[in-house]
This record gives sequence, C-alpha cells and structure tokens, in this order.
Amino acid sequence: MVFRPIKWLFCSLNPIPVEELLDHISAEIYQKSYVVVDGFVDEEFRKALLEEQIALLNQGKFRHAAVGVGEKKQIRTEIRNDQVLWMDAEDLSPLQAEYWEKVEGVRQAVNQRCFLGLRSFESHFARYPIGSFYVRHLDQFQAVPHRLVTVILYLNDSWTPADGGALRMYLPQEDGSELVEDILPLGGRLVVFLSGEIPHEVLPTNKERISITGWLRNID
Ligand SMILES: O=C(O)CCC(=O)C(=O)O
Ligand SMILES: [Fe+2]
Repeated sequence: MVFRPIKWLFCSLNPIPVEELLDHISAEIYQKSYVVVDGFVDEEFRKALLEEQIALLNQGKFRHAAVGVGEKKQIRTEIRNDQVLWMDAEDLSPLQAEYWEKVEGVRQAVNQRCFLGLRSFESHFARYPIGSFYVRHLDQFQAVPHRLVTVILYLNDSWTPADGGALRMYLPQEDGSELVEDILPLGGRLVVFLSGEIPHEVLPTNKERISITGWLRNID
C-alpha cells in the first residue's frame, strides 16, 4: 500500500508542521487528559471519507451499536442508538489506511511523552440519526481495560449549536467537582482523550451526525 507522505496536517488557514501538531496533542494529553484539534484533516480528505461512509451506509453495512462485550454484548437503545461499521484492520480501504496512518502519528507521539504503551488501534464509523444520543459513559471499564486513548474524527459538512449532538465531556477537577465542556462535531475536528478518565456523552442530535471513533490500546 502506498501512503501519501504526511508533511502537514491542516487548518485550512493555518497549516502547521505535523511534528508540531503531534507535539501539541501529546503535551495536552499529558497535561489535561484531552485535546481538541480543528482541521486535523483537510477538506478534500474529510469529504472523501464522508462519501465513503455514506456509500457503505447505503449498502446497508451499518449495524445498531451494542454496549458491553462478549456474552454481555447487547443492543440497548435507551443507552445509545447510533449505528456503526467497524473497520477491518486487515482490509482497510486506501482512505481508511490513510486515516490510520495519521492516527499512528498520534500513537507514537503520545507514547513518547506519556509512556502509555499504546500498541494498536481499532475504530468504527458512526452514524447518529436525528434524535439519537449516547448517554454518559466511560470508554474504558472493567470489561475493556485495554482501551486507553479515545480518538474521534468528525466528518460533518456543517454544524451549529442548534443542531445539538455535542460531545459533552465531564472533566474531573482537583477539588472533586466536574467541569462540563460541550464540543460540537465540526467536520475535520479531532478529539483525543484518556478513555479511563473522562466520562462523556453524545447529546441528542437534531441532524444526522457522522464520525469515526477509535481507541488506541495497550494490546496487539
Ligand atoms: O461521537 C462522539 O462524540 C462520542 C462517541 C462515543 O462516546 C463512543 O462511541 O464511545
Ligand atoms: Fe465514548
């Protein structure tokens, strides 16, 4: 497989060298357990990923997302009612492989600074139809201890506060309280956070909401 060399990650107005961006991501994760990066992918790439996802959706490849793992895995639409399509690490499309390659940069940078021993990545496309949500949860729990870092890329063409569907993060403070931060799923925006430390939810969306969610893990 041939990868396009990644020299720049984009903010359309303000491209910065990839090393600088990865350094920023790992520093923020180290200091505050999360980071939001706008324009992580350029518009052309975002649109191509969105089109690929819509084509797969139209082929009926998405399934209701489940909660729990193994025998306890079940569809619980009162907890989450998005639809997902897992990417097959052994059979990535060229676009998916290009995205994974970008996340590989994040993995290495975070490992270097935070010593998390991240070894692999898993991810799925996600579609939240109008009215859907995902109630407050942690991505790392007893049954899935190997998910250490959550990585989300939003693919939406446009988003305003009136569209709902924000990612609501509950940031633990030193005094034991929580700071609530709402992050809109703006196209090209990347959100990275420590899966075991930041409870979060997806607020009900008033518009179809498309993203790629993934996890860096400490297993192969
Ligand atoms: O799409 C989002 O903003 C968050 C999704 C999420 O929390 C999850 O899939 O675990
Ligand atoms: Fe989550």
